[in-house]
Amino acid sequence: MNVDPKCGFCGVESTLKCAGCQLIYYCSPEHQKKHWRAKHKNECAKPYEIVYHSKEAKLAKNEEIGRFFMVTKPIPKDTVLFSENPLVIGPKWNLDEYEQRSTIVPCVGCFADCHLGQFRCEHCHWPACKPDCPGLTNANLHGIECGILRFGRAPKPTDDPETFFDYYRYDALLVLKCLAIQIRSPTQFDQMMNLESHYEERKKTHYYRDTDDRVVSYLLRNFLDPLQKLEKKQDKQVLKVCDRKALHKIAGILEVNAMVIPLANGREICGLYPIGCMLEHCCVPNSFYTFDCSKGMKLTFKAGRDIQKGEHLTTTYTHSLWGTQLRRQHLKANKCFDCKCERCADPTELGTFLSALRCMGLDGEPCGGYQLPIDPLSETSDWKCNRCPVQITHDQVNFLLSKIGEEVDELMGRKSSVKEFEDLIQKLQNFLHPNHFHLLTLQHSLIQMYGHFNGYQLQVLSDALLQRKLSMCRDMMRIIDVLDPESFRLTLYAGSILLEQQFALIERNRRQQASGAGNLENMKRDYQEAYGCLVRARSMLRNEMGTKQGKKLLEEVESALGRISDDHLALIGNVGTA
Ligand SMILES: C[S@@+](CC[C@H](N)C(=O)[O-])C[C@H]1O[C@@H](n2cnc3c(N)ncnc32)[C@H](O)[C@@H]1O
Repeated sequence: MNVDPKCGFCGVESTLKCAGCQLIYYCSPEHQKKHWRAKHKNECAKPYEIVYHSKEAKLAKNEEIGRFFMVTKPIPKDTVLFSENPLVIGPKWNLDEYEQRSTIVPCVGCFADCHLGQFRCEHCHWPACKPDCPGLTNANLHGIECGILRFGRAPKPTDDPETFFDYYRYDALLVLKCLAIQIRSPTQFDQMMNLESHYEERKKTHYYRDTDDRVVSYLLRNFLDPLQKLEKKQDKQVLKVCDRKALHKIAGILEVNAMVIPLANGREICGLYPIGCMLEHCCVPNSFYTFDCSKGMKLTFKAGRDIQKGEHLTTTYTHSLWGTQLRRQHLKANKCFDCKCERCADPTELGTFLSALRCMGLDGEPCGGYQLPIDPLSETSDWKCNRCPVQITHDQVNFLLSKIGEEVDELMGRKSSVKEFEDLIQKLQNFLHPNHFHLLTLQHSLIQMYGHFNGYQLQVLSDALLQRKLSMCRDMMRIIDVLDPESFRLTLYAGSILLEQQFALIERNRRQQASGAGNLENMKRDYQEAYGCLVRARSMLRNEMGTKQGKKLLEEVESALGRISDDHLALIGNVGTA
């Protein structure tokens, strides 16, 4: 895109940009102010607009998409699209069974870890990190729901811990907070209730039945029925909307729209962002977001690449490194739509072969080709080889993948040895394309074991294993470069690969130097590559959301950069300084 880097007011070369449209440059804040008053306030418009497909249009055209953002003028990469504060934040609402029975829970005031049965809010008796946590009295945090939670009969600290798990259902808290928004602001409540819930579709699923028991009935029985009884007695109404259907609708709204916010303490919470949730899903999105935990969980969306007029703004609702079948199933089950994006529609997933299976050939003699879905947009498509005439059924593919998935999960779910990882990778390579996502999962663990595990420390790793570590890192980065080129979805994943790639390169060079057999050109190339890995990892991690793992990884990357000594920098010559 051609943007003139000259001050919009006086015409001199400038570097400051208008934060709104990111299109006009300024030499100084004074000239920006003057230009704003004289001209720019009328032309500085958002480079996108919301488009709404009405319910009727949706039905007529069988369109699932609803509202979305259409780009109205070219947007350069890294442009801030918008920032917004959450309508509501709270503990993750879709907890698994293990999380439902954890004795370490988030403080209702500030989400810090606390122990069930230790400190409590003095009014509602829900767990807190300390009795005077400031969040307990903050109207935007615990203040929202505390008045309603007081209607419950909390267990005593000395009661059987089992009663704690049943009473303190953290997965119901966010639904209650959403319901309570109507007390603070009926307008915001209407805005929230206007978000997509897929209520009718959800009603037919087990999610609805599970929510009915675990969240809706629980909230009514413990807090809302007693509140309504009192309301009747006193002829007052605090909650105008408080029925079973509204609670289910809110649960649907959270499932479809809530965003997961990673906190610096390692915990994840959820938030509802009315503008942010309007972005459409795509498996190779053009935008990315970060949260600022120091500023009330403010969300900022940025353009991940140059975006052209006519494109939709997109983000990803699912996992970038899952295969198409898995991503589409996840989106269908949780967000009630069939993704038909460019990646989903391509059997090779943009040439990565992330879901491809090895073809076993005609008489059990592998032909060297790969099995790919005939129609990746059909849930029941059969698969065919890209080299020979062999086809396999959808059921056969599912059977194989579920068995492999179980084996991978079992290995990943316990403390497994390097040998066990190596063996499973070797076994699965007989069935899967080398880039298959199940193999990537195992290899991502293995590259972190080679060089760090007992008996496999970098200095004692055989040359062959060192080379294997390096090859796996490079192969994985090649896939990430296609599926998430700026690594804004896979930041930690890619950051850790780049760090390991650099370890392998530096160690290889150390060995070559020590043996005196190294070729200077090759060594120079290795250092350049290692240095490039670290610089890239540092820049992506600086954009990360400040999570515990992100911070730790960034520290490791910075210290590795520090270790690339002056000698090394001299060797790599023209790369420049950090
Ligand atoms: C977070 S909301 C996005 C806002 C929504 N379009 C609306 O009008 O409220 C997610 C929902 O939007 C629709 N959606 C988003 N991306 C889509 C896509 N790529 N294809 C079809 N529907 C999509 C689905 O109904 C999905 O459940």
